[in-house]
Amino acid sequence: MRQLPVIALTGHLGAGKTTLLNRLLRAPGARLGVVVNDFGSINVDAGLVTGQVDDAEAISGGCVCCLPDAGGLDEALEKLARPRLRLDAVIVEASGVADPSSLARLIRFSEVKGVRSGGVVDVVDAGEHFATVDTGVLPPERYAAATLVVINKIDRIAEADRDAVRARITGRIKERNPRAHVVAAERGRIDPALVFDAAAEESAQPELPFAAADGEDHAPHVHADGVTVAAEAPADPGRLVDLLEDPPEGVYRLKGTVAVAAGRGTRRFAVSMVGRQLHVESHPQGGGRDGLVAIGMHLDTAEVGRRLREALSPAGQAAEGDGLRRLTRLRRLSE
Ligand SMILES: Nc1nc2c(ncn2[C@@H]2O[C@H](COP(=O)(O)OP(=O)(O)OP(=O)(O)O)[C@@H](O)[C@H]2O)c(=O)[nH]1
Repeated sequence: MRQLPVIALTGHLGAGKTTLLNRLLRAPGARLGVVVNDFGSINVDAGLVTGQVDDAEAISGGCVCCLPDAGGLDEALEKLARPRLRLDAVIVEASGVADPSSLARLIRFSEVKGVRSGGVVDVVDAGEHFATVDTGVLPPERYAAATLVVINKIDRIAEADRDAVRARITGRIKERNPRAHVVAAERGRIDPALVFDAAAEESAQPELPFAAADGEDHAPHVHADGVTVAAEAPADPGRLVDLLEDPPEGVYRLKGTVAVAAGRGTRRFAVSMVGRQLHVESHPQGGGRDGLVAIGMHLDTAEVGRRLREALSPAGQAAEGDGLRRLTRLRRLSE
């Protein structure tokens, strides 16, 4: 069964979490579940919220919402993980005062079957960053949990200073968390491909008139780069692990299914990496082509392609035993 990614959306009061959430909900064809602490206090665009999870039968696309009581996150995830909802992802919007690490832990160690952590997206206000982090209002430790940090409200910085401010904030984040992926944005305009896969086919029309009625500007975001490499034959598990343990520079997400040589036969695995969170599971044989997709901003696509091809190169005569042991160890760590 496909594991449903659960993404934590965190950020200080007013940084732009809800603005970003509304952007993601508008991604064509996306079927998102949203969990909010306190429905009354957030301002998800009314037109985007199609219903509470209990009347989800009526939902043909878009978003279903859920409100956990205090501490009821697992209960909410239990509801949203129901296969009949066919969700692409669940986003948990934390209140502005929530500690990102605690929320990340709640998701990571959730007992709910069929869900996995899909990363922590932390929204930072470009204009307020130094006034909050440097004055102790926000502890810089908060960055430790983030997989993707969005430096939002970049429009509030004079154009001439933007690059410098962005570099300073990025430096501060990386001091705490060298592997965090950092993007700058205005009004939460990031490429949804960084956050989740929408199941919609290219030609599918959104089933809800999301973009049509809201009257907002729809200036395009900067697109993320994606590099796809198909597997031609069972791969060497050791080379796959080498890639997973040391992904190419700038790659934020990496996913796919790969058959690897195992003794005289093959075994198939699904891999999914977000930031430094890695998830490896056994995958049934047959159905669909194997390969890997890497996603990130401003990727060196030639180099990323080379690394993916190297990881997928057909297994030779070399002993695969050690590689397979390393891969199954990663799978066990994901359980
Ligand atoms: N100038 C500017 N304003 C923004 C941007 N993003 C959001 N805002 C505004 O900032 C305010 C706060 O945005 P929200 O999305 O509600 O922030 P939040 O983090 O959800 O806020 P809380 O739920 O109160 O923690 C709103 O008035 C937004 O319109 C941006 O990129 N630039």
